[in-house]
Amino acid sequence: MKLVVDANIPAADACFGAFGEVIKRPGREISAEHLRDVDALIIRSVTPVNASLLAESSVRFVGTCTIGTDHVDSAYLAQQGIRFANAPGCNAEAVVDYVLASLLTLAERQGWRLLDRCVGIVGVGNVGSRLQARLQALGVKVLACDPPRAEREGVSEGETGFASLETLIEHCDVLCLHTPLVSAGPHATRHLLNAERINELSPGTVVVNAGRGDCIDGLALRSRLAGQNDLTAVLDVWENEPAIDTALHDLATLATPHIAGYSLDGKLRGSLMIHQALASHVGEASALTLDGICPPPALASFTLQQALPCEDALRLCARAVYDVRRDHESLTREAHALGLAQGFDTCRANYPRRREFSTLTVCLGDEAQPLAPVLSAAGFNVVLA
Ligand SMILES: NC(=O)C1=CN([C@@H]2O[C@H](COP(=O)(O)OP(=O)(O)OC[C@H]3O[C@@H](n4cnc5c(N)ncnc54)[C@H](O)[C@@H]3O)[C@@H](O)[C@H]2O)C=CC1
Ligand SMILES: O=C(O)C(=O)[C@H](O)COP(=O)(O)O
Repeated sequence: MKLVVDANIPAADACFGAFGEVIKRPGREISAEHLRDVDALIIRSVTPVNASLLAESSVRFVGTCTIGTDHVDSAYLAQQGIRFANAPGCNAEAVVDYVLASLLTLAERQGWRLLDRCVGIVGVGNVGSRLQARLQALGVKVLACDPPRAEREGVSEGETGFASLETLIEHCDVLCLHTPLVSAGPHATRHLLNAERINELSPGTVVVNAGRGDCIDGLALRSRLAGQNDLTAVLDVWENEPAIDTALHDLATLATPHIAGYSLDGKLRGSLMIHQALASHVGEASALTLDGICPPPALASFTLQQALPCEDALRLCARAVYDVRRDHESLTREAHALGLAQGFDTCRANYPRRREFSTLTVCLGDEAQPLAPVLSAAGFNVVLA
């Protein structure tokens, strides 16, 4: 078997080498001519897969080591009998870490407490529901909006905690978007946050987008930020990546290059899930496990002796594992050096090894022991020293 694999996929040899010859190519450069005599295509989110890529190819399996599937014409694949797999939930914990790290950083800069905010979550699937669980465990008030889920589960607004987007806009201090990009249909998400809704946001609202860039009308957000300068934007995803809007980039308080899900754990889970799907496609058993491909974390544990205020302790532990300011600064730096589009992809290609909150064990000395519930709610392992 011959496989073309995105060069940005970690553990590609361990996960795909046993199936045959692995040819690595930058994801944005994979083209029809690379696929003529290829059996399997293993990608991430930057390779559009459609008839024009595959019509002349012999590809029978397409796997994307990502949650999102908007880059793949799955109807075309089904019609051609080409097996398709994605990796649901693989990096959901990493995205939640990103959101918590971002909110804790804003809280410190702007002088508020995360624990006092009301957070709206739009899209309560693998990412949104994990975010909801961690925030609620911390005692943060959460409003959740997911009309497709409400419909599937046969519930109406208010009945089980789902609310409308308008309700979230009216009541929330923070609005987090975790929707897939859906272009058509009753629950389309393209420009879900459109000019009208952006204008309805109360001054001071924090908008976080770690779903897909096109779920927000970037021009409308840019004009509210440039005109009134009364919102805070945390943007990980953008319209037209990597050639994103420079003005919007400059106006975002935290601007990162689509790396919310870029924990090593999340990426390796994605590779492993597609390895398993390919093994099942070719009828082979697989013995590969995450432990088999994932190294131990560089910082596995530390001891906290002091009875710090809750949010200071949360920030300290979060930054010991992942400091979102580093990603914001490296995009700014690379953009200066190389231009925004090239800087965007350079940051992604050279992304430093990042682990998830759950890989850190925090040992609490006597005085720090009251922090156990809050640290464990945020996703750290906690032991009493
Ligand atoms: N920035 C990043 O690095 C990452 C971004 N993502 C993006 O986040 C998206 C969500 O990921 P998951 O939660 O794992 O997907 P999921 O499929 O588990 O959940 C998506 C949820 O959004 C809901 N939804 C769909 N249309 C909606 C609408 N119009 N309004 C409100 N809710 C709506 C769905 O019903 C579903 O519950 C992915 O599709 C992907 O595009 C995912 C991982 C990493
Ligand atoms: O899983 C998803 O969906 C994502 O958005 C990925 O984290 C994106 O990863 P890349 O395709 O940008 O490497």
